[in-house]
Amino acid sequence: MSMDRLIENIVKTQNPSVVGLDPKLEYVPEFIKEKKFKKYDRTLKAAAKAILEFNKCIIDEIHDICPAIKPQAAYYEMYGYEGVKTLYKTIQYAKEKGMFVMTDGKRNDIGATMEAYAAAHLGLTDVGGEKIEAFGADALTVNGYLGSDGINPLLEQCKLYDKGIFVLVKTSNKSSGELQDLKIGDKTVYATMGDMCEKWGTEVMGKYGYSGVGAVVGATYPEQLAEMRAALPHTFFLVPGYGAQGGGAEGVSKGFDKNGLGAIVNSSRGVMCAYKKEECDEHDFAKAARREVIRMKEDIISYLPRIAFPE
Ligand SMILES: O=C(O)c1cc(=O)[nH]c(=O)n1[C@@H]1O[C@H](COP(=O)(O)O)[C@@H](O)[C@H]1O
Repeated sequence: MSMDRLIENIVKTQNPSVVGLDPKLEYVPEFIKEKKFKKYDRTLKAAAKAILEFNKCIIDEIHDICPAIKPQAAYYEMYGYEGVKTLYKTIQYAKEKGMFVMTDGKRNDIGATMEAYAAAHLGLTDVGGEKIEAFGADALTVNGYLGSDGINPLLEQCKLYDKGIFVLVKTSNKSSGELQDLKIGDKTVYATMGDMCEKWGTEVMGKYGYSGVGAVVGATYPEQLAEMRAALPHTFFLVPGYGAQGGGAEGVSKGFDKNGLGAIVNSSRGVMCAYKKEECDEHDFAKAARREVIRMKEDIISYLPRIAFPE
């Protein structure tokens, strides 16, 4: 089960965090951009090639200390088909290095269309009987607000190809409460969505007590993290919002279980732009990313009892 592979990577690296690769061109050091502009002019191709080099350098520096990456599709789509090619190559490169890859697509649609998303990102695409991997991530972020018929096609691919999904439950943004905190009877919308994740997850249980259906719960809402951890014992959390959005280590610790498992904390800008914050030589950007990954890991695990497989 895919969440088992993620947990094994977390225990191996003793690091419950994921690096978000959301690479706007402005985050890429000038020396890389200049090189690509010289070769390809100021084109989408140059941007996509610069981003690929940036990503690969970061992956080279962090793959031994970080269990996973989370490329957000929007930052690749922004550079057109060349950008989408870079997304594919980034996923493949990280997987070759043993990292778990969660594509952040926040996909959602009716069942028939979700079948297409599921084939694209998690399963295989049928080309005249030939089954081909299109993107090949280990997991995908999705929006469950269309209900079960939007999620079932993903579960099918999860079962067939050992993949996972992370469903939006309580998002990290400021206005998330406008809808998600409303009550249906005596239960909030986000808690109701959390219950649905537990239910969907029963079809894809893993060996460490967590299912292939995870939930996104923002680092900016520690109380809700604690509430959801208690309510959803089999649901693994993706926790974005640490660092750049103001979430801190003590707050995110509420999303973990007694073994220091059950959650993985994302930081994107914090790691990608660490060299800017440090004001170090831009040639040192990947080493600065590594330093930030180590700092973030130490920060988070200082609030956890341990990180170990359940006894
Ligand atoms: O699904 C997500 O990853 C996500 C959900 C959420 O509630 N909040 C959130 O920030 N994210 C994503 O997590 C990343 C956060 O980036 P930084 O704020 O730069 O660390 C971005 O890729 C967001 O799209």
